[in-house]
Amino acid sequence: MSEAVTRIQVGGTAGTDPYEVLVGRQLLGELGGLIGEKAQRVAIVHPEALAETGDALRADLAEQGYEVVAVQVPNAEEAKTAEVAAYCWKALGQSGFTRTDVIVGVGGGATTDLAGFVAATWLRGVRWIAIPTTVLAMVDAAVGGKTGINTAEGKNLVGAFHPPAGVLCDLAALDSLPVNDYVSGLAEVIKAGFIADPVILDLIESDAEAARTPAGPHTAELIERSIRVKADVVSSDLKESGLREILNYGHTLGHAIEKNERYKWRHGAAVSVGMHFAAELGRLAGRLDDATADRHRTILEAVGLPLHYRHDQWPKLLETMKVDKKSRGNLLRFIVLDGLAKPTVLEGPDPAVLLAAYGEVGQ
Ligand SMILES: NC(=O)c1ccc[n+]([C@@H]2O[C@H](COP(=O)([O-])OP(=O)(O)OC[C@H]3O[C@@H](n4cnc5c(N)ncnc54)[C@H](O)[C@@H]3O)[C@@H](O)[C@H]2O)c1
Ligand SMILES: O=C(O)C(=O)C[C@@H](O)[C@H](O)[C@H](O)COP(=O)(O)O
Ligand SMILES: [Zn+2]
Repeated sequence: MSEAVTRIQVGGTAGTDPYEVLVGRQLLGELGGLIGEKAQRVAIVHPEALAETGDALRADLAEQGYEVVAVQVPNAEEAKTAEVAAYCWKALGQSGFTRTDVIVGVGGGATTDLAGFVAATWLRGVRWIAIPTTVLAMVDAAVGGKTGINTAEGKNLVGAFHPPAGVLCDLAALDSLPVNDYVSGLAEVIKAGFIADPVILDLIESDAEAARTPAGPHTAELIERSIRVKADVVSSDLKESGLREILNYGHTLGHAIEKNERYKWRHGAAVSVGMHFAAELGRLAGRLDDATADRHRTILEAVGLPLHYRHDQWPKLLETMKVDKKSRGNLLRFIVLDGLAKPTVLEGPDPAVLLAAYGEVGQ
């Protein structure tokens, strides 16, 4: 695929407003149009790591005549807390932020989740725009309108569905991303490959080492394909009444690991272990063929993602998984594969099968 700007539409069905995800370079010229003429104030929410980007955006928007409120938040998961959300609300309140004003979230998935949540809750919902700067945020977090924060009890337990007005994925942002964060984002790319678009897996396997950097030959195509998978799903099921659950592949155990690590692990790394677990669960439940299950190990390992977690933590992880958002009452529910690109729900698996699947993951 070329480096020209690609536009992917999301929503516009079932009463939802459509918006576009743009993928390319030098996209900031698009921001003014997305903010619109009604806004007087723009709040830029960005992490510490992107202080310079925040400053540059502030100067640019101020030059365009907006009153700019810059809200710097902590890096990574430390931003997804009630305290940081309250700090953002205070900044908005002190600036006189009204319903016609606009929030811009610039950063990784943690920042866009927080910025979207602040937008969903301020005055019961204001317009927001996402400028994702990690692979993970481009292909997943910034698209689809799931916004939220963590609590000590679990991942993303507080949140709202509040889609952005637009998403600008400037591939140049990826050049400054540490390799571990780049690779962590590949977990969601690989997820999209297993649940819906196996070409993604072929492209990564063709040169897994190159896939670990933005200079790889397939970067733009991998990102665009993954966005299309997400866009297709959320366009038909914004509020997760059914189909959208497939995007949770690998997340039931992944989120439990994140909580167990007090949110110090990167989301993508935890989801990688979670997908390994889901593959073994699918295999042991008699759903998934050996070749596809084994492919999880080889591809995740080839890009440098983890497959294993502490074996002695199973009882705690199981307790946490019981309050996963997909659970219904006491019924544990997992996304597994019936085959490549055939995601399905496995309800109430036999505890012995669960334990055996974890036996492949625990170390
Ligand atoms: N809402 C959703 O649908 C959805 C989907 C997937 C993941 N998520 C959430 O996304 C979060 C993970 O996002 P992530 O993997 O992007 O991690 P992240 O947001 O924690 O970012 C990782 C680190 O990279 C820094 N950073 C961001 N962009 C940078 C850049 N261009 N150059 C240098 N440093 C940069 C960040 O400040 C942070 O320190 C999790 O909280 C996860 O729950 C949400
Ligand atoms: O968009 C979705 O739906 C997803 O499940 C995508 C996941 O990658 C993402 O991590 C999401 O935030 C998880 O949602 P949650 O509802 O399980 O918290
Ligand atoms: Zn995820």
